Amino acid sequence: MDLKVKIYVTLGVLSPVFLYMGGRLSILVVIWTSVVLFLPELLKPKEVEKEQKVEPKKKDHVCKCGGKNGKSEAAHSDEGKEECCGGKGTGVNGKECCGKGGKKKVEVEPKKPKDGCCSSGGKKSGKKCCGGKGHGHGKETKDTKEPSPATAQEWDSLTVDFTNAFKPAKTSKAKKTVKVFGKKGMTQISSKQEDSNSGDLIKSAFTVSNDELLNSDIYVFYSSLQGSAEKAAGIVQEKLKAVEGLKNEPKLLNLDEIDDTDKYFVDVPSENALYVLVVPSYDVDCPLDYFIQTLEENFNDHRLDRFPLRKLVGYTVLGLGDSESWPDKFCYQANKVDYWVSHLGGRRIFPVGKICMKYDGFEKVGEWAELLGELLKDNEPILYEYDENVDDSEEDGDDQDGSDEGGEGSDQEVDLEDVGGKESDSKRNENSLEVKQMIAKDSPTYRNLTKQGYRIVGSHSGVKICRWTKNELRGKGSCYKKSLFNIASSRCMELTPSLACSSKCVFCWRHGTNPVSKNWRWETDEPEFILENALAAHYSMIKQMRGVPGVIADRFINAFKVAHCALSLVGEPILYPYISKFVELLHEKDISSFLVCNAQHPESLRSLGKVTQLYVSIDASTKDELRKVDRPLYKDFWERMMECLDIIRTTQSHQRTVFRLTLVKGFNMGDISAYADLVQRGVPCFIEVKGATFSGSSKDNVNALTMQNIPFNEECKDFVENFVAELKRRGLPYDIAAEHAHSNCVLIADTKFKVDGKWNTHIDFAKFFELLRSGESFTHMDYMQETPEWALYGNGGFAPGNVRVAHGDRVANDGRVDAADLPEIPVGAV
Ligand SMILES: Cc1cc2nc3c(=O)[nH]c(=O)nc-3n(C[C@H](O)[C@H](O)[C@H](O)COP(=O)(O)O)c2cc1C
Ligand code: SF4
Repeated sequence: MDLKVKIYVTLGVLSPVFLYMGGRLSILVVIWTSVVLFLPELLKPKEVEKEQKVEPKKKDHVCKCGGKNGKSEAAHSDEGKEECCGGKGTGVNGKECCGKGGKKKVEVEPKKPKDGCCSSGGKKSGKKCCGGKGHGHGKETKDTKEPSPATAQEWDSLTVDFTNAFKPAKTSKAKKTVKVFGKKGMTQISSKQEDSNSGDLIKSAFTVSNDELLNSDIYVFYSSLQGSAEKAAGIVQEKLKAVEGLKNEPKLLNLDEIDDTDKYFVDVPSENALYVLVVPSYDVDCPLDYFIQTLEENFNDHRLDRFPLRKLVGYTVLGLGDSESWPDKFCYQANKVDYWVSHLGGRRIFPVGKICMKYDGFEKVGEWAELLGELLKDNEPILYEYDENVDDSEEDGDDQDGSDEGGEGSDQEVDLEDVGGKESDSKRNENSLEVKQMIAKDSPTYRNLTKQGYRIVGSHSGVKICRWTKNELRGKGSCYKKSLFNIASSRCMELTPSLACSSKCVFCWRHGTNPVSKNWRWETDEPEFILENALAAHYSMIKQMRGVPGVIADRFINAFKVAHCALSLVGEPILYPYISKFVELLHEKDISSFLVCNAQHPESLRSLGKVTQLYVSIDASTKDELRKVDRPLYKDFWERMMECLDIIRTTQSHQRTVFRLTLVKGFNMGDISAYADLVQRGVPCFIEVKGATFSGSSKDNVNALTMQNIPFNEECKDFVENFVAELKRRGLPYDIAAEHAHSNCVLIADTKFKVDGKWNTHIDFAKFFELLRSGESFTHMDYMQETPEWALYGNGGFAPGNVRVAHGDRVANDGRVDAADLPEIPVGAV
């Protein structure tokens, strides 16, 4: 009975007695009654509370988890079923979850940990996880002890932070600082930051140090119907075993026979696991379908960590197929595996290999595995993502016309006298004949250039991967020199041996970061040193591409054999005193040379040795226009240019010469007749006419162009047609030959390159080297090759073997080319 009721009843019964007895006796009676009746009640309340709390236990368990939360079906009473989500909740919020996703909290929930279940529906939560099936793993499953309060708390925290629960225990290794490559370059991120930003990091990439890759536990998985994938996986295993320094022997595993794929693709077998997946493709039902489906399901399973495979050191996929019989579906399942593994957080450390097994398949497998082995030893960072629109939207990769600028009025302008220090210092140095470095390692110029993605070689040379090189590696298009001259963009190295220039062209996008100078006056690196280090730098940048989605393995492998060198990039290559020797060294390595000069250094031009193709930038047709466009340092710039044209017509007439015209509206498109005068003077083999590319504006480049200066495609074509008409009118033998419409670029050629009615603007590179080695003199007429149909004027010039990618709203709808759009050739490209 309730205490209050007892008091009222007692007082009611005793009140007549008090009235009758009165005085002290009644007080004694009250005390005695209180002791006997109420004291036990006053001592009871805790028990009452406890009894009340336990009340819901009568319902036993309110979850309808189908026995999957660790209880048998029989243990669930019907009562409380309405409290259950039917196993469809997320399980992420432990307090709300009933074990298979119940949405409502009930008091009995904390009891689950005693079954060792994570209750979150996850398949793993450390050792105590039941795999979402209601029972713990291994020994833990048999643990029937009541949970201690601490255990319940631990369970709670696991379910609240689902992702963290799956993270491997921190080791000292995890504390290492990692280099992170995002769209905006590289930053150092500590493991602490990595933890807090793990979501961001998944889409980034990080350096896997030499040690880490060689210390990895390599698992070579394969799936095979007819045995070739099995054999190929064995080859891969053997090749990797032979890799010097590899700590653990690679293991071979048949995907079709693995009982529990979750062991490898939800969980990972070890902290340093690295996966190589060798997979064939079948357009008919095959065991691989199930594996791919499992990956996809894991990705879509909200109960699982979204990125379980980020725990891998890395992965790569080797596809086997038959490109002849299944051209459209060649290795399509390898692509799918790659897609899902990367979506599950895997970091691709090597491009997807795709090998047609019809001819010499196993040999190619061996080559692929050897290269993979080489790269395991490599300490180069791995780019996980590459966005061509962001990466170098200002630069557009290609070689510049040798012109450079300091951005007049720019803070960062580095002029002749500024190089290596303040003007006064420099003058002092001049007097004391001290020779300085053009770009010292600790200079702001060095920092600026490296920030822009240049690799500085020695103290005055630089390399940078052109965006066309990257895009051809990914099958997304080749540069216009592929269409016009047969260059392979993915095998092209863009280099300058002189980062300094003697002009400050308005359309150069160096934004004031480079030195300008009339003459060479710096410490000079040997040509051998430059070439060796430039190639090393180029290859290291290529290697970074191995993790980028879509990189084509064949092209990637071939990119390590540079075939062309575009000598320009930025600066004036011909300023370098040993330019001829440098070109010779290139040729010795079967690397063709495309040299651009700015027509300001006649002496160097005259003494220049053989190059594969020699460009002269013609940035304007009149003296006044040239002054405005190039802002040359030399006062006699016009005379210098005229002298250069004479040299092109005479001393250097054996070379394949090209005039490069970059059309800038409002600057240099007016006087077609004056251009014809220049052609008449120089008589080049080719005239390359290209609309300027919009490179964005910059506070540092006071004369940066606007879209108003960028000619429409039709305007360029009109210009070219009028220009050719004028040349013909003068009896000069030129006509329009080829084009790369995408780059707004048209090639006019001397008609001597039209043989039997067919244009021969392409270069036969093998022939060029053969002639060079013969020691005989030869001319541009001796190594030409027929222009393919697709590259001829009117056919667009988009190289086959690439897939054109549209970038929606970034494409100018008026036909003009914006550098922020698809990969584009910059102004003054070779
Ligand atoms: C019925 C059948 C269908 C195939 N479908 C494809 C396909 O769609 N794409 C592809 O690239 N190769 C295809 N192939 C070629 C196989 O992928 C290739 O022969 C591979 O090496 C087989 O590997 P395995 O011997 O390990 O099973 C197919 C082969 C067969 C017999
Ligand atoms: S030729 Fe120029 S644009 Fe083409 S790939 Fe080489 S550097 Fe890039």
